[in-house]
Amino acid sequence: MTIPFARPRPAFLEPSGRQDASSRLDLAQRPRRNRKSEWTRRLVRENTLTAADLIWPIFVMDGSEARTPVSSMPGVERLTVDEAVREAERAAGLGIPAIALFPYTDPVLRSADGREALNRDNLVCRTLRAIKAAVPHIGLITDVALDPYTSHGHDGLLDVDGRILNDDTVAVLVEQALVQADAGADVIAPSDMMDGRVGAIRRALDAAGHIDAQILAYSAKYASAFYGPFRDAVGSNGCLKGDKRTYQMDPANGIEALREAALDIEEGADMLMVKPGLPYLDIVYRLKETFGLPTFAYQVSGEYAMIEAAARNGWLDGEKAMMESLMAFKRAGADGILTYFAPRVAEKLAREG
Ligand SMILES: NCc1[nH]cc(CCC(=O)O)c1CC(=O)O
Ligand SMILES: [Mg+2]
Repeated sequence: MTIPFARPRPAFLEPSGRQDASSRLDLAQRPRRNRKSEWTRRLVRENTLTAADLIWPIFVMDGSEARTPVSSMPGVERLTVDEAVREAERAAGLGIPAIALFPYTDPVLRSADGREALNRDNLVCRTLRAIKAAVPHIGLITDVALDPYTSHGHDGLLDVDGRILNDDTVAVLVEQALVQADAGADVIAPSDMMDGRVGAIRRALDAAGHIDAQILAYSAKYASAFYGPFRDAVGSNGCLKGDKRTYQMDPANGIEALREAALDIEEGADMLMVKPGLPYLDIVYRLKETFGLPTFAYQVSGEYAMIEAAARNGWLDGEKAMMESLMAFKRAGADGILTYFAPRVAEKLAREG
C-alpha cells in the first residue's frame, strides 16, 4: 500500500548519512542556509549589544568601605559612597556610558513628606559629587520620586485619606530635581508618574540655568509586581502601604502608554523609559516606532531576580539567559537597557570582543 505524500526512504536511513535525492523538498528558499555556521550567523545578525547600550543602576547607602548584599537580588550589593566611586571607575573602564543612582535611606530619615529628598547633602547628592570628582566622564542619572524618602513608601505626598496629591507632589519633585542637578546629575529621571511633572521640571531646570540637564521620562511605568526586590534594596518594602495603581499604569493598557509618552515629549522629555522591560517589549516597540526618541527599557529587579534564581538553581544557563534577554530589548528597538547585569555583560563583551 502506498501512503500519499509519504517518502519511500527517510533520509536518516541512508547509510552514507547523505540525503536521498528522492526525499529532497523542492524549496527555493531555505532560511537555514544563512545560519549554517558561526561566520554567516554573525554576518546576517540584525542587532548587536555593546557596552554602550548599558545603564547600570546601583544602590547606595551610608557609611564607608562597606557593601551589603541585597538578599532578593543575588549578586547585587548596596554600596557606600566610596565603594560606589570604585564601581563607577570600573564601569567607565568597561565602557558603560552611565550609572543610575538609587539610595537606601536610613528609616530615621524617612518622613511623611519625604523631605530628605531635598537635603542638598543627602546620600544621592554626596554620591553625585564624589563620582563627578573621581570619574567625570561617566553619565550620572538620578531618580526623581519620593519613595526612598517617605515613611509610607509612596512616590508622592498623601492627603489625610491616603490619596496622592498630584500637584503638591510635582512642586516637591521640582525641588528634588533641582537639588540633584545642582549636585551634578547629568540626567534627571522622573519615575514617579505624576501628571505634569516633566514640564514643571523642565521649566525649573531651565530657569536655574540647567539648560543641558537631560530629562529621561519614565513615561510608561507600570504598577508591577516585578519591583519587589528593588523595594527590598531601597528599604521601602516594609513601609509601603497599599499599592501604586493610582499613578503607575495598568498592565492591561498599551495605547495609554502612547498618550503618556506624547505628553512627556510635549512637556520636554529628551528620552523615554519603559518599565518593567521584558514583559513590556510591545510598549518599547510602539514608543520607538511612534516617536523615534531615544527609548530605554528598565530590566527591573524582579526580572533580574528571576533569571538569577533560576540560574543559581541550575534550571537555566544564567549567562545565556542574560544575553538573550538583553538582545531582546535591542530587537524591540530599545536604544539601551537599564540592567543590574550591566558590569557582568560589559565584562563578557570585553572578554569576547
Ligand atoms: N520610584 C520608584 C522606583 N524607581 C525604580 C523602581 C523599581 C526598579 C526595579 O524594580 O529594579 C521603583 C519601584 C517602585 O515604583 O516601587
Ligand atoms: Mg505621565
